[in-house]
Formats: sequence, C-alpha cells, structure tokens
Amino acid sequence: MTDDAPLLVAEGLTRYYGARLGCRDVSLTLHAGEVLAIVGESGSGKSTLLGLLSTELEPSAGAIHYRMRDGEMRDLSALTEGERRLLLRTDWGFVRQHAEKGLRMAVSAGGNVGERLMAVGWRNYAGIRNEAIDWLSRVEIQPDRIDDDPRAFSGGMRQRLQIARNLVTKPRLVFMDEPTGGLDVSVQARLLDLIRSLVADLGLAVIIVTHDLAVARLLSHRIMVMKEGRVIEEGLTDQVLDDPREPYTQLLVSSVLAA
Ligand SMILES: Nc1ncnc2c1ncn2[C@@H]1O[C@H](COP(=O)(O)OP(=O)(O)OP(=O)(O)O)[C@@H](O)[C@H]1O
Repeated sequence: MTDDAPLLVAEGLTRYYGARLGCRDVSLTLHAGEVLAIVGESGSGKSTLLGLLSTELEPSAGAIHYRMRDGEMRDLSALTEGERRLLLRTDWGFVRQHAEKGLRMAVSAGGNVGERLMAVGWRNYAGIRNEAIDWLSRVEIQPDRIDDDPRAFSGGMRQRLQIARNLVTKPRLVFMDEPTGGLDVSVQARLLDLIRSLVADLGLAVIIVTHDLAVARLLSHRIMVMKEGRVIEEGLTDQVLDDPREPYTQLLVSSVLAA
C-alpha cells in the first residue's frame, strides 16, 4: 500500500431516522493530511454524516473503509467493539462544539490530556505530566493551570483544552463539529488560527462540519455542500466558494457576503 492510498473511503452512506431522511447516498474519499469541510444550512444532514463517518451512528445503507496504521483497509462496520474504541481513543480525535461533551469536566486539565496518553500505553507519571504541560502550552494554556478543572476555564480555553486532549495522541484523522461555534468573534479568530497551524504542523486529516463558510475557507482544501441530506456540490474550497455552480451554493455564499 503506498502513501497515495486513501485514508478513508465512504460509499453510498445513507441514514434514516424512522421515515425522516438524515442523509442519503454520500460518497467521499479522504487522503492523509487533507481537510474536508462539510457545509450546508441547519438540518441539511451535516451532523448525521459526521456521526456516520465517526461510527457514532449506524448507516441504514453504505460502507466506510479506513486505512489502519498497519496499512490495511478495513470495513469499519466489521471492527470489533474493542478495535473501534481503540481507533476512537488513539488514531482519531473528535472536537465537539460543546467542549463539555468532549472533556471530562471534573478532571484536571492535565488529567484530560494525560488520560488519552494512558490509553495509548503511557505509564510514567512524570512523562505524562511533562507531555501534558507541553500540549497545554501548544494550545496557549498557562502551565500553572494544569491542576484546574475545565469548569474554571473560559469557553475559548475549554475548546483549546479539548483540542490538546484530542491531538496529544497524534491522531491521523480528526472530526470537528462546529469547533468555533458559539464563541465570541475575537475568540473564534484566535482559535481558528490555532487549529489551522496545528493541523498543518501535524499533517492531520480533518473532516469539519461548519455552517460558517469563512471557517471552511480558512481551514479546508475541499468542500462538500449539503442540502436536504444530499451532497449537491463539491470540489476545491476556493473554486466552489469563488465560483459556485449550484444556485443553492450561490445563495449560501452570497448570504455570507451580505452578513
Ligand atoms: N436523532 C434524530 N431523530 C430524528 N431525526 C433526526 C435526528 N437527528 C437528525 N434528524 C433529522 O435529520 C435531518 C438532518 O439533521 P442533521 O442534524 O444531520 O443536520 P445538520 O446539517 O447537522 O443541522 P444543524 O446544523 O442544525 O446541526 C434533519 O431533518 C433532522 O431533523
């Protein structure tokens, strides 16, 4: 298997909630180090698709194959529960909009980061603490806050801690669901900058859901536009946003310009 082999291939992903369509017949290929944005208005199926890709939701139809660290392409639906959990704890990250869903709020900042290291086999307390301090400083959290729990942190700090917790194991793929949503504009800008430089430094593959096209433009190489559960347009981010083909995408783009 060469490095050109895709990291993740999804085919025909479909999910119904009873009779209601979540998303339908979505196919995509993601390579290592590639950032894909999924955009669309509220209810268009973005979170459903992210849930399917991250195996949190079971598809009604379709399949996802993922290239494991040993190079083997595996059908994610055929993983054992143990293998799936290991993937989630080590090779993948998931940065959620609400940091309290991605952090352990009653555990110290250092513990939140250290816990993931322990999941990949780190045992030496001093080593774990040093690595946690290093990661806190990478996400611009003062080392003297290491023993505070995230309840004592601002929204932006919580989000930066969530990022450190997710990236400390050097995952190859990170899912992000509106990672800057709900924060003040100035906090958002700083966080986006941080995400952008970490993603580039670590060569991460990212699948990011956002309704904010400015976020997609800043972070992503490729973009998929969803409407009513389907992908209606996709391509290189700059091309799609500068010259949208679909009237719906044109509307999305122009409402941002008018904002
Ligand atoms: N748990 C659920 N039960 C029933 N229907 C659901 C459920 N979750 C999502 N849906 C439906 O699936 C469709 C897609 O929703 P989804 O949350 O994936 O969209 P979204 O683009 O992420 O929206 P938002 O930006 O508001 O989060 C919507 O019609 C929604 O009502």
